[in-house]
Amino acid sequence: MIEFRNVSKRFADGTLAVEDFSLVLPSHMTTVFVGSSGSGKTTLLRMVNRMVEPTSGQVLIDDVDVAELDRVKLRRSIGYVLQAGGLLPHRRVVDNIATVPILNGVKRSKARADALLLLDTVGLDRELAERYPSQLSGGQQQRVGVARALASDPNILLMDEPFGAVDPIVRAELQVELNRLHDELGKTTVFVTHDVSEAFAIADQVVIMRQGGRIAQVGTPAEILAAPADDFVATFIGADRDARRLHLEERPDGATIVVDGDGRPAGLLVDDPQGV
Ligand SMILES: Nc1ncnc2c1ncn2[C@@H]1O[C@H](COP(=O)(O)OP(=O)(O)OP(=O)(O)O)[C@@H](O)[C@H]1O
Repeated sequence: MIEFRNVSKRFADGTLAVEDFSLVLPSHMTTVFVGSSGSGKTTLLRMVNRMVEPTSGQVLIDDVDVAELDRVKLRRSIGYVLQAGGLLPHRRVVDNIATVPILNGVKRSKARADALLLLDTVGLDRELAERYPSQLSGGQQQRVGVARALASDPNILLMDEPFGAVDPIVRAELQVELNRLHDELGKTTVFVTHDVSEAFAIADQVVIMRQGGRIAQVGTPAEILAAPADDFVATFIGADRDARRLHLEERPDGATIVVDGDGRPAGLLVDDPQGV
């Protein structure tokens, strides 16, 4: 469980990025922060692994204040996936994935063997192991980024707009894949996105953010869609996709899909992964 307790962040130039933010992110769940640019999503995410230190308040992991933990060990114990993949361009895929385990003291041969297994886990062909990142597609690079984040078997996975740079079709595939991985591995996941339909497709808990790191609404996708807290939320979830209102529809196989105002599916709510 991750807990933000009355957290504020004022940067050195005076910008108040987050103000008195409190929230519990339950273990083994995916919590998605969604909101417009500058609403403090990345700042909050980076407080979990102490890449940003709060000005006041606490961030706790399983009731331990992260401020009391060794920063380097903490960072290596938490998976982190960035928009650009964050891969090291001069290292082969297999070495990118094996880097953190080797830093953590795992033998090189074992770390490389584990890296191949992780390629399987994220649905990539092992033949890609010897390539360099630039020799992969954007979607493949993101999968390697996820494999690398999983390499130290972290309990927590932080994902900052991880699918922002890939085209919509690949992005939808990666969302489905992430749901599968989540069902399989049960990591406590914190995910940042601008995209409401992406948030609804992958979240157990959605946090809609206003400017200044303030919460507009927290709830399951179904709760938020059924009862937006106010006009801001209603506009945000409707206006984000060309004013096409999102709503839920039950499919014949029992799964629930998010559908836009033109009747096009915008995402999937997965209760029963076998049913997908
Ligand atoms: N190092 C910094 N120094 C000063 N201000 C900062 C710094 N980092 C972020 N900010 C400011 O804090 C606010 C929140 O930024 P943050 O990156 O958390 O927002 P975000 O919701 O993740 O935005 P985006 O979706 O554009 O990534 C913004 O006003 C931003 O300009």
